[in-house]
Amino acid sequence: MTRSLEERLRAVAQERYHDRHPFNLRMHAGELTPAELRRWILNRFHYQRHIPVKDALITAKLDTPRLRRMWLRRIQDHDGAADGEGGIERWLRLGEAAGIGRERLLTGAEVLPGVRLAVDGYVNFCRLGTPLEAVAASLTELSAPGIMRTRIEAFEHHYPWIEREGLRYFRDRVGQGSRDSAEALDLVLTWACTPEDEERAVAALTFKCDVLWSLLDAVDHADTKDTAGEGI
Ligand SMILES: O=C(O)c1cc(C(=O)O)c2c(n1)C(=O)C(=O)c1cc(C(=O)O)[nH]c1-2
Repeated sequence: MTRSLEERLRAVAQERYHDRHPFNLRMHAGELTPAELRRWILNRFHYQRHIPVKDALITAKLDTPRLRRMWLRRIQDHDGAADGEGGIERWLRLGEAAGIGRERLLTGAEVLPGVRLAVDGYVNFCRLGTPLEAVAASLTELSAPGIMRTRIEAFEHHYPWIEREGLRYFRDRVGQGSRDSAEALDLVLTWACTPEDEERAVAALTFKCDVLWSLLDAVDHADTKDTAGEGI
C-alpha cells in the first residue's frame, strides 16, 4: 500500500531529524564540555536570527491576508513586539546564562563557515522556492517539541552551571513549535495536489533535515579553542 503524504512527511521528520546527530546525542547524555556547549549556543544563534528573515521571505509569497497574518505571527515570536521581547532576545539570555556576553553573539564574528553555509542554504531555499517547498521545509518542527523537552531535561540534569532562567527559550518553543508545525502541515497537505507536488514537499523537508544536520556537523568538528578564556 502506498503511504499518504502525511505519513511520508512524518517519517522524514522523524528518521532524518537532528536529534539523532552525534553532537545532540552527546548533549543529551551530558557529555559536552562547557566549551562545546557554548560553541553550540553561539553558532545556533546564527540560525535563530535568520529564522524571521526566511519567514519574511515566505510571507511575501503568500497571497491572502489570513495566510500572511499566520506567518507574521512567526516573525513576531522571534522578534517580539518590542525591544527586550521575543525568541531572539531569549536566545541572547540563554547565552548570558551560559556565560557568553550578548555582544559576542551579536557580532557573529565567531560563527563557523559551515554554519554560515547551512543557514544561507536554508534562507536561499525559502527565497527561491515555491510557497509549498518553503512551508514544507519548516516541517522539521514536527519533531522540534520533542527535542526541546529532551534538551530542557538534559540541561537541568547535566549542565547545572547554566542558570535555569536561560532555558525560557526552549520552554516557549514547545507550544510554538506544535502550533507552527500543525498549521504548516495543514497547508502542505492542502497545496500538494499532484504526485510531483508531493515529491517536491518531501524533497524540501529532506533538504531541511540536511541543513540542521550539516549545522551540527560543523559545530561538532570545530576545534575547541578557549577564545579569550571564555570557553569557545
Ligand atoms: O533547537 C532545535 O532543535 C530547533 C529545531 C528547529 C527545526 O526543527 O527546524 C527549529 C528550532 N529549533 C527553533 O528554535 C525555531 O525557532 C525554528 C523555526 C524553524 C523553521 O524552520 O521555521 N525551525 C525551528
